[in-house]
Amino acid sequence: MPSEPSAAPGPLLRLTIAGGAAATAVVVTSAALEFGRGHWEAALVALPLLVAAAVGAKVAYPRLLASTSTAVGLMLAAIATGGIVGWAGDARWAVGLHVAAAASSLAASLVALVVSFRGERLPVGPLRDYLTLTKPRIMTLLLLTGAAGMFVGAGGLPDGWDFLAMTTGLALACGGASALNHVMDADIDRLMGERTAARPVASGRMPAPRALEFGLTLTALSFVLLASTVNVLTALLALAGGLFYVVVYTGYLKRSTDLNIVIGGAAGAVPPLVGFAAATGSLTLPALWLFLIVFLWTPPHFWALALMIKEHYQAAGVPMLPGTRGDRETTRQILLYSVLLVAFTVAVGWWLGPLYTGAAALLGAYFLLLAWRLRLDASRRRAVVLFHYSLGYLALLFVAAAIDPLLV
Ligand code: HEM
Ligand SMILES: CC(C)=CCC/C(C)=C/CC/C(C)=C/COP(=O)(O)OP(=O)(O)O
Repeated sequence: MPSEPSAAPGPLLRLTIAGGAAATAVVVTSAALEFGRGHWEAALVALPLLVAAAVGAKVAYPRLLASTSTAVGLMLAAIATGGIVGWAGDARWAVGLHVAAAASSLAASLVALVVSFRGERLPVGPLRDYLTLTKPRIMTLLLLTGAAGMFVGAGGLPDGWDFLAMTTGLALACGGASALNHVMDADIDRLMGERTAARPVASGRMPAPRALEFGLTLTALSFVLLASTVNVLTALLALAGGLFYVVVYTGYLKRSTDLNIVIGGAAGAVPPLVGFAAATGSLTLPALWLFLIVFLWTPPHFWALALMIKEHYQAAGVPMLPGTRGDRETTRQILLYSVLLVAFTVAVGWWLGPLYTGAAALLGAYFLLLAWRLRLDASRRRAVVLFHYSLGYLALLFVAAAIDPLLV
């Protein structure tokens, strides 16, 4: 992370620390009054904000590391001793430890807030670049699959407020993860041609710490919003999807194996689980089917594109199938995954309904035709057609799954 040791955190990280300190103050004052529901909810708000600040400090602002990590450690201690309070039947010693931990966490977070105002200010960067960091076009399809997951979970129209909260929380999680991906991939994005070299961090327009703070803040806000207004399972799933994309796919798989997108594709398949859990508070078979549909769809979706920009990945030393195994093998694998995808989507029609099954068969037949044509002739034109069709295919298939319970 190219950060000057003397640089000050940006306004977003400062706000995150201030939010964490404010929520910790609520934890402490509500403890002084009574141990009610608001007390635990405030802790659920404080913890993700403090963790985001500590991660930001670890990566970019060493000066903030001691205070933020102390605040996190003490908040965890307060949560653990809170459990002991319940177990020990409100014994005075346990209550004392619990309150002391929460109050010390508040003190540490206030110290962090003061320290966050010290140092040289880096530029903030244009607003449009922040939007670019969230990969908005990809996010649209991720949100659509999440929304469909919620309709399937609800067996029809979900509650309007829950739907709004779920889509906002999921958008924050996807946008935050994508921003962190921009930070971690800046070195290779610079080498991969126009599509990626002009990105805010890769091009040098935006200082990496600004994008890091943005990604961490969105991720923490997503957890806070989903946990406090939807349910904790939904918040954990969105967090897990984002972490998998950032830590496992971006941080490790992408640069180390040509199975990167097969395994990493699991991250992009999490949104339907988020939507389903938001509607039901649990995960059952239909949620797993939706997850697996996106999982099987990802390889043909991405490899069709990778065939067109193979040289870009090779220039950056990123092992993608067309570069490591050649175009012939890639088209073979695309066809193989397409057959699996279409067979699977039709097979799960038993759970997802007749309208959905009809759509899966019709849309799938054309998917297979395009994959077969690409197999016969691995031309750029045929790869472009399959790539674009893959986007419309997934969108329509998930719309069909969402409206099936409404119409049939
Ligand atoms: C590991 C999994 C995936 C990889 C490696 C991947 C890769 C890519 C790449 C490199 C692009 C071109 C983006 C650009 O123009 O800059 C793209 C486009 C796109 N992807 Fe994926 N993708 C994956 C999974 C997904 C998932 C799960 C979704 C949504 C459900 C998705 C939705 C889209 C959309 C909507 C576009 C078109 C964006 C545009 O028009 O610019 N992708 N994908
Ligand atoms: C629930 C939740 C938050 C899940 C995370 C979902 C998520 C952000 C998936 C992203 C999939 C994607 C854009 C891959 C692009 O790969 P790449 O980054 O290699 O593409 P690039 O070459 O364009 O950088």
